[in-house]
Amino acid sequence: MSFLHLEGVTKKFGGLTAVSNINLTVERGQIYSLIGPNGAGKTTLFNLISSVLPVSSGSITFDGRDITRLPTHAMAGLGMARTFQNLAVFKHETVVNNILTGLHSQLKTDPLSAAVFWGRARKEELWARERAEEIIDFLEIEDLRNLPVGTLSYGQQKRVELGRALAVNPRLLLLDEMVSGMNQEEREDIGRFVLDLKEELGMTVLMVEHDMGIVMDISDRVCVMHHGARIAEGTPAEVSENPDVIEAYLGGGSRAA
Ligand SMILES: Nc1ncnc2c1ncn2[C@@H]1O[C@H](COP(=O)(O)OP(=O)(O)OP(=O)(O)O)[C@@H](O)[C@H]1O
Repeated sequence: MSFLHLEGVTKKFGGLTAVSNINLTVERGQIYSLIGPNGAGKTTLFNLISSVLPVSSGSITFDGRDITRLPTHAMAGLGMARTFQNLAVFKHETVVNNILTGLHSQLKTDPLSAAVFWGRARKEELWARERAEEIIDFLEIEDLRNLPVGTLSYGQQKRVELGRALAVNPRLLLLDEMVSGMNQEEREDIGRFVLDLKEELGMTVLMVEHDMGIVMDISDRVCVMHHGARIAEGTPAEVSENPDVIEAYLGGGSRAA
């Protein structure tokens, strides 16, 4: 059974079809990239998968469950987390507090019962702090843990955002243009972390990415979109040699190299 499967997924905004009849299958443990020129429909497709937007038609299944019409807040409970094109961090809070906030959605004890069953609340808090430290170690941001996120470089802030997404211990991680705005070293670091997520933690990663170096280096499979439609799918080597893909990029004036 496929881990994530999209069947005929379509999204219309009035007269514009932003995503047109997309079929896509991501297997467990894969790094899967969605690429395509600007305006191809990649972010819209991401928003459909994570229920930020409702589909116009088609279906989405995740780990055997139909998630087509589930509300956004149900996604973390199912084991899905995502990052956004714009930074989703609390700039005045420290690194550790940002990651702890991501973790609190997983805790069972609400503030009222925490007052009554303080033993359980305390155990949960200790667990959350331990988990936050594991994530901080994994992302190699130990030195930054007590700094307000707003004082960090853009690349470091993106790493914290990734930490917040990892806090819910996702089985499927959606990364939306993680490396845009980063320098080469920061890009390579993120590429390495994503590969480690797959290889060390067995996580499945679906990413929208314009950086072809990263896409080609770490993806197991790539889906290419153009004008809302899927024009190619395959290994990085297969899609990069596909004449329709070459034409879409050369004719489309994309950001991709
Ligand atoms: N909320 C919306 N209302 C109307 N049109 C929208 C909306 N969101 C996206 N679109 C349109 O849908 C099309 C696909 O946009 P989308 O942002 O999904 O493309 P993309 O491939 O992610 O582009 P980019 O690489 O530039 O981020 C575009 O023509 C865009 O203008």
